Amino acid sequence: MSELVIKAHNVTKQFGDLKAINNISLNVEKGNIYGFLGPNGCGKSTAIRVLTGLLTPSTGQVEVLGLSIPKQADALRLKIGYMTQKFSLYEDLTVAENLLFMGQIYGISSAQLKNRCQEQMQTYGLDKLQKQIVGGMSGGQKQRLSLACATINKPELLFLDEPTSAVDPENRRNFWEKLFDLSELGTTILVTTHYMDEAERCHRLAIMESGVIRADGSPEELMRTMGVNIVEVKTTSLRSLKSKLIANKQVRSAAQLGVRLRVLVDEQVANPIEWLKSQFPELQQAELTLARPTLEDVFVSVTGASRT
Ligand SMILES: Nc1ncnc2c1ncn2[C@@H]1O[C@H](COP(=O)(O)OP(=O)(O)OP(=O)(O)O)[C@@H](O)[C@H]1O
Repeated sequence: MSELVIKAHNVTKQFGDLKAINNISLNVEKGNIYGFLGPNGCGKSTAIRVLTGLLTPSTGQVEVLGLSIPKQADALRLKIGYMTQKFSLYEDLTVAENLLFMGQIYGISSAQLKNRCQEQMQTYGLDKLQKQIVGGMSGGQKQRLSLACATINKPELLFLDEPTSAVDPENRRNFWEKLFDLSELGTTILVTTHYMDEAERCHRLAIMESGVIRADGSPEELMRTMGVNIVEVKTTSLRSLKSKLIANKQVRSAAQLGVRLRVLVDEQVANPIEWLKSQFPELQQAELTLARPTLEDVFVSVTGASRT
């Protein structure tokens, strides 16, 4: 197995009675982009804060870049980058000043820092904006600057907490191109998201719900092993049909997509199309086709989203 950059074993973080993360274990390989996928409040940010040593776990063991966390958190801080959910930029400073400031925090010498800032502005398309006050910049520009700040110290490991929630799809695509560049250079990245398309870009991901990791693997593995077949049903009266379908134990979920229902049927059912027609007579004349799985199907089949 390749080198593990993050090893977490049976980690729980409790706030009062709430287990924000509950007995989670994960291994992240060097150079991988590892995703935490899950809805608001499922514990993604708490997991990041524990892994970076900002929060002390209630129980469990954490080792990051060979350091025992939280004991060696101070040493870890110099080796990682962390882009928080709300861009932590200084809005009344310019682009160049933000980068300089971050570089100084990381202790980069002034002889090197000027060059490093220029390099980062070039890499992230900010060179024409270096004198621009951050407060007046667009969401996409702030996001690029946040990434430039988070990587000013050439971190071995980069934590990104919902980095693209404030930007449009084009900026999101460009942002991911930068992440793949970093990954190719050997940077390990842990990224949280609630977007399926973003999760699909990760080498490996953990699907989280209510503080628990419900499934983990590469997107392909997760889709291959989710234990359901997918049938798309095109017919009328989809709302009432959906209620009937999800009352059946073999149907894991039925989600409406325009004029179709996407039905996840337990893989124990040998011929799902024939089975659906036999169980639900109103489907005799309907159009039923087998469909390829998506990550969203995996998500609904492993979480409580399947019964809504
Ligand atoms: N410092 C804290 N004190 C008490 N409860 C907390 C604290 N931090 C987080 N929580 C709770 O823990 C749970 C998980 O929160 P967390 O922020 O980790 O989720 P998340 O998946 O990152 O969600 P979001 O995307 O909304 O940030 C939530 O119920 C939250 O209210």
